[in-house]
Amino acid sequence: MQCGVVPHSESCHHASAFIGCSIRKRKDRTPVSPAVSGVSVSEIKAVQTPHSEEKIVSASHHLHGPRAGETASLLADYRELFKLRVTLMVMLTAWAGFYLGSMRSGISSMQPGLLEALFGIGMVSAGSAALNECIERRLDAKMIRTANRPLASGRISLPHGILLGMLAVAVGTVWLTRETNLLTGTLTLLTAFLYVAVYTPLKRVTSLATFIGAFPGALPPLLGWVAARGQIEWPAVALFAILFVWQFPHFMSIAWLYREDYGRAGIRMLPVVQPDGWSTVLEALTYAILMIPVSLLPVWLHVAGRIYGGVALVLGLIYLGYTIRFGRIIRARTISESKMYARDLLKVSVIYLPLLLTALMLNATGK
Ligand code: HEM
Ligand SMILES: CC(C)=CCC/C(C)=C/CC/C(C)=C/COP(=O)(O)OP(=O)(O)O
Repeated sequence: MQCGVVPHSESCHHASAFIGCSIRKRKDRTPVSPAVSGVSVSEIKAVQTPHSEEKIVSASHHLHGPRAGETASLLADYRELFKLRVTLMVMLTAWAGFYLGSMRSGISSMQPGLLEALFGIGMVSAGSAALNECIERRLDAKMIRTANRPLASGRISLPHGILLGMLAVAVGTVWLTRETNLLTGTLTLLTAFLYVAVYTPLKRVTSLATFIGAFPGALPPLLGWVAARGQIEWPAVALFAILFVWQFPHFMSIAWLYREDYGRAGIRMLPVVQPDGWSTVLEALTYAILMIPVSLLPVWLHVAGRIYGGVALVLGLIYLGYTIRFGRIIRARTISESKMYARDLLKVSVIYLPLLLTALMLNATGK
């Protein structure tokens, strides 16, 4: 049987390996076991009907040829390597900072400076994500959620990952320094350093790592502001505070959802070291309550108007409501019930933030 352009081997014997196998054929032949690929045995059986692989291979050859398949898989791997969705969210938060900063300067944020800042911050964020995946490739291979990442499953080699990661961080930093200002370049590099060199190794040591990780996580909107204004000012600190506080319900829901995974990999998330769930709920609740006054800081600083204040209040109450509901994980009768509460909070967290920032930008006063 053929897989891609070369003869099929045992490394391509199941569905998920099949998707990326043509790349691995060129680079290395590390076998991908079901445990490592993150696909359950039942899922594999479900897709392995007789001759299903031949049908898919020949269909793909007819439609696009082997090269198109390889390029598509490589692009999919880069999307995972650079954590595209998180990087896009980082860019959105940086845009909010840049937008408010430009308004304070009395200029439109729709200027080449915006694209220059977002390109640089996005590059450094993507590069940091790749370096994080290089460092954590062995841990990622032990977790179902991350086992199919390109480095964890061997589709992208370590030198390849390190090279791309370093290059993206370097290009992004130099670009920001040249096109925006030295302070933005320096702070963005510091953000990458905190994420890659401080938070990432600490995950195996202490559950406090998430508190440390919240600092680089909260810096992008401040970076956007500094790119527009050249200095750190109070509204930028308020944006930092909003992002900082937002992260706790966000990642407490994730930590609960994937606690078996984290435990398997030896990552000391709160639900791993204190499995009863009380401390996880308490931490998420504390920050969800704090989220309401903190999200109103832009009104207090006269950066946004009352409409934003009303929207922030409603959104904050919804976020708090879902976090209170998340508290039911302690008494949930089944694992799937408790995971449902966590999954719902995770979804709400990633909807809440763009909505809040959009409201802030739409009702900005320019002061
Ligand atoms: C210490 C802080 C943070 C931790 C530990 C964390 C962890 C995670 C994890 C593990 C996921 C994957 C969930 C899944 O696969 O179901 C996730 C999803 C996500 N995170 Fe975070 N995160 C943090 C901060 C942030 C920040 C600062 C942003 C952006 C501003 C962000 C944006 C997102 C988005 C958009 C998703 C959903 C998209 C996806 O699953 O790829 N996170 N987060
Ligand atoms: C400009 C710049 C450098 C921005 C980067 C800021 C940023 C997105 C920080 C991430 C915050 C964070 C701790 C995420 C969890 O990652 P994780 O590695 O624990 O997630 P994983 O388990 O999915 O790998």
